[in-house]
Amino acid sequence: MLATASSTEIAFLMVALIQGVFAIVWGIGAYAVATQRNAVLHWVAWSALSAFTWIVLANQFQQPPFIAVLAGVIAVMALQRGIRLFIGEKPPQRAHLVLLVVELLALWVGNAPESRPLQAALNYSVLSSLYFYTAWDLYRHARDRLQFRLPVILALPVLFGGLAYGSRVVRAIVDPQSVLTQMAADSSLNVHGALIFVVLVLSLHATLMVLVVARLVNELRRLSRHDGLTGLLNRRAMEELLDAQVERSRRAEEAFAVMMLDLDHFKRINDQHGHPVGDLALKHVASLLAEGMPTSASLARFGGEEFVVLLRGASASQASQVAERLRESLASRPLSHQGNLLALSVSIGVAQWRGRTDELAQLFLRADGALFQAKVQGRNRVVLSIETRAPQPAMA
Ligand SMILES: Nc1nc2c(ncn2[C@@H]2O[C@H](COP(=O)(O)OP(=O)(O)OP(=O)(O)O)[C@@H](O)[C@H]2O)c(=O)[nH]1
Repeated sequence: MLATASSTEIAFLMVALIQGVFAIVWGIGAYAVATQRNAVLHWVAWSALSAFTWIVLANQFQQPPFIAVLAGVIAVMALQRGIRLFIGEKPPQRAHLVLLVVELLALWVGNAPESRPLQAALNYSVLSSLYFYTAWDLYRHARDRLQFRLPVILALPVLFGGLAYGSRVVRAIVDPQSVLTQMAADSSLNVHGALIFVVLVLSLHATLMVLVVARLVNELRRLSRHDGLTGLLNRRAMEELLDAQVERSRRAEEAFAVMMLDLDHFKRINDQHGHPVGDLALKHVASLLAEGMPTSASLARFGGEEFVVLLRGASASQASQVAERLRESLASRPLSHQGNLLALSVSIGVAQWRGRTDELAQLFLRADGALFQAKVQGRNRVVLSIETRAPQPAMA
């Protein structure tokens, strides 16, 4: 059959084959990756509908049937809906409805020779609008959520699709005769169009894969920086923040302080009520601490029942005030469990960065020493490191 096929038929069937293969690939992906299944199923629909369109067009490009043209448009809508769902946004229902109406108008205009250029112009306008709109979605996502240095990169293939169809709209308007003759024939316009589409769909699938990989990388990064029980930053993330803060403070002489918080007699909660209740208490404490945290501060679960707070720009007395507020908040809001109120309290050691010559390890030793003093003095209290209170080198 292929031996007798025209160049246009072969080119169109090639696009259909690629889209068919990717429909299967995304179908397998949808079942392999349980999350985002709905979004990925939209990409299956896009690939499958697009494959269907190109198979029908390969056989009837002289008089493209209504159903194939419509399927082509719905395919691109499915692509955009899938992308929107994947990035956690609502699909653009109203815009799609408007574009569908324009597409139906194109079909109503009909493909008789005198109306074919107008129909083509309307059809290509719908397709190019969909591609431009999707490019904008991808650009925003790359810029705001993925924080790509060059966000336009992610949108390039779709932008290219918008431009390719946009140029066809212009052509249908300024040179309707060529549309009429070339689209209906085994022409270079059709073959080039199909080849461009091969590049377009391959780069579109690559774009979708970048989206999937970027999400997995972000998720892994998030998991590696957060504590599984409380959702707070973990020790590693806090150490990174502190290292960066020391660098900034050495460079810009920015003040900062750290707080070490340790729950009092936490072992008793575990012993008396069981480990699961101990876990609930840790979550309760984490949410109270997070609630009372100034916006410029970072909070981490450092290990076990110990938490660390980095207070940027805070003086020793400001840090002590924040610590006192947190202590009070915890002491006054016990954990409610099965009708019982479990009292919780925390001891807090505070130490301030003493300027350029200070070391993080020393700062931690001071905060730990202050925490130890808080425990020794009877718990449920805040102690400011003695060295912090001693005369300090000048600080901005
Ligand atoms: N439920 C639960 N308990 C934990 C977790 N991590 C550490 N612990 C418990 O925290 C308790 C800490 O006990 P200790 O270090 O003796 O301290 P404490 O009882 O709080 O006494 P002080 O710190 O001296 O006031 C131990 O019983 C640990 O098993 C956790 O993730 N979940």
